Amino acid sequence: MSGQLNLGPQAAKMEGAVIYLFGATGDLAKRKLYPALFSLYKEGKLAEDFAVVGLARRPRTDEQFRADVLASIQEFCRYKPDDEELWSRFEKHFVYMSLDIHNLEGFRELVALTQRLEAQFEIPGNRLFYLALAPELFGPVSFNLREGGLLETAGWHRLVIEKPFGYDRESARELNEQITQVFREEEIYRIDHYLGKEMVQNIEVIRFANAFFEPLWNNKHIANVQISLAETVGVEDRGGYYDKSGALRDMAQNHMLQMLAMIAMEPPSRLHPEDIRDEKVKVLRSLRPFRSPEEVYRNVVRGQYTAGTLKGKPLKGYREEDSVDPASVTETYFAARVFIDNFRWAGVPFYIRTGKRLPVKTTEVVIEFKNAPAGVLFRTRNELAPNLLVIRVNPMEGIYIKINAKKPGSDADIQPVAMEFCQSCQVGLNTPEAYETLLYDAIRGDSTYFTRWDEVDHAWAFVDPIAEAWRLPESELLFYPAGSWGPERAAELLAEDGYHWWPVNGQDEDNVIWISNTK
Ligand SMILES: NC(=O)C1=CN([C@@H]2O[C@H](COP(=O)(O)OP(=O)(O)OC[C@H]3O[C@@H](n4cnc5c(N)ncnc54)[C@H](OP(=O)(O)O)[C@@H]3O)[C@@H](O)[C@H]2O)C=CC1
Ligand SMILES: O=C1O[C@H](COP(=O)(O)O)[C@@H](O)[C@H](O)[C@H]1O
Repeated sequence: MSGQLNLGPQAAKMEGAVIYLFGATGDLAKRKLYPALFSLYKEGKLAEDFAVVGLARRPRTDEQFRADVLASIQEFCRYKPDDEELWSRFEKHFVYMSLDIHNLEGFRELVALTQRLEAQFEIPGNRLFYLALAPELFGPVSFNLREGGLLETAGWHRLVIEKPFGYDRESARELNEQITQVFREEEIYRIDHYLGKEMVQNIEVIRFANAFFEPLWNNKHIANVQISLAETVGVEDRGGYYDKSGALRDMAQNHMLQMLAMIAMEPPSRLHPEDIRDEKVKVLRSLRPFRSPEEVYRNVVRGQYTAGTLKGKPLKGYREEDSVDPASVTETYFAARVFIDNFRWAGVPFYIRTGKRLPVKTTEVVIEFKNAPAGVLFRTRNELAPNLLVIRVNPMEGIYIKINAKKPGSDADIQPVAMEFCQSCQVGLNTPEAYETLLYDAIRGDSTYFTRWDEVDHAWAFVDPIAEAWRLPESELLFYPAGSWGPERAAELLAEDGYHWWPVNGQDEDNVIWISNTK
């Protein structure tokens, strides 16, 4: 069943496996991975033939570990563990082993534990290694998995790794070189959790299952594309990591470019993982590179938040955040004008932006269509707004299209009308979490929504010149107050081309009539 679009219940059931969770005491495991496993179990997607081995250095008994897992599910899972019988069946699958990943002997002990679990839960030798660890540990873990004998098994083995995949192209290549000494590319599942989001996966369906979008999906009909990943949060307790990363590496190199690739790719000939990923990598390869620092300064905006207010609450500036250098020049805001040099997209600007401490939490894609010809028919008497297709990814999920229609009762006055399918209003905010979908896919061996090495490599090739230009003394860091929409320069980028950022988060101009399953 590998390679099918994840369309829900008809998807394949997974084979039993031992899931090794390296970083079992960490933040990601607690907030995302245990809740994802419980949701899969509750929905019957995980049967009884699985075991989870939590691995980290600090000591824990199995009982303590299960209590930690329960606490995490109570706090973060969309299902509550209130069915005692279900919970007691579920928790039996969890065991903990204290292991420093540099200790090879510990990996040999893990083989013995694995054999016991495989016999107990009738697991046919399949092994999934999930590395919720700092990236510098990916190589050493891979080597010790091999040296310790964990890969000598009759079933499959897969490696799931977290971002960031490297700091630049060179370090990403070194990292890849290390893990591919042990695992084949098809055994490596590189997580980009945006690809697990319901509406990001829906982009393919919207584009390729509707006859009226695809014929318009090109530079003849589309004026520009806008991708916004806005966050209200600051760096929270991740200042140490973020200050070395910044918005470019944390969000743009991965999530933003992946979304852009999904919007821009050619229709794959089949819905197989490699066909889809082949098309995405062609887009990444066609991104017009910034060839000089001046090109970067003309097309890219680099911002950092200062103290401000959000919903009346005072907020500190980035440089005052915990574990952040008080003189930091790390960007918390990134915007760019990007071109894809292929026949379909020649001349169409893609405007992408992301930032922390913006006024709303939202991820949206706006496709702005070219306007009706000027000077004829209705444009002689009316200001016609361009048609829009808006894909709302997160946290509200849905799509809407904006068209022009006659104002009822008038001669030919025209008003914009937005027609919305609000998916969240239909099914609530209870769609599967991205991690749930991706864990399920990894266990089933469906790599469609994981990033292949060549995608990562090309994304770094695009990002590296930006980071290099920003290291030069003439590079300007712009400041914006927390709670604002970022530096003014981001609006100018679009204004230079005669466009503006469309309002996101369902906020819109007053004159728009909404037809929606909410409003
Ligand atoms: N947290 C998040 O929201 C996100 C995280 N990520 C990525 O996921 C990965 C994990 O992040 P996160 O959970 O936040 O990190 P944490 O710092 O919270 O957790 C790190 C984990 O690694 C374990 N660990 C550290 N060193 C060793 C070692 N030598 N041997 C064995 N275990 C070790 C720690 O346990 P112990 O100290 O007990 O050994 C802990 O369980 C990172 O790559 C991060 O970039 C990606 C996206 C989002
Ligand atoms: O990968 C990351 O994503 C989150 C935003 O994810 P979302 O699903 O909440 O939109 C971001 O806050 C974090 O800095 C970054 O590492």
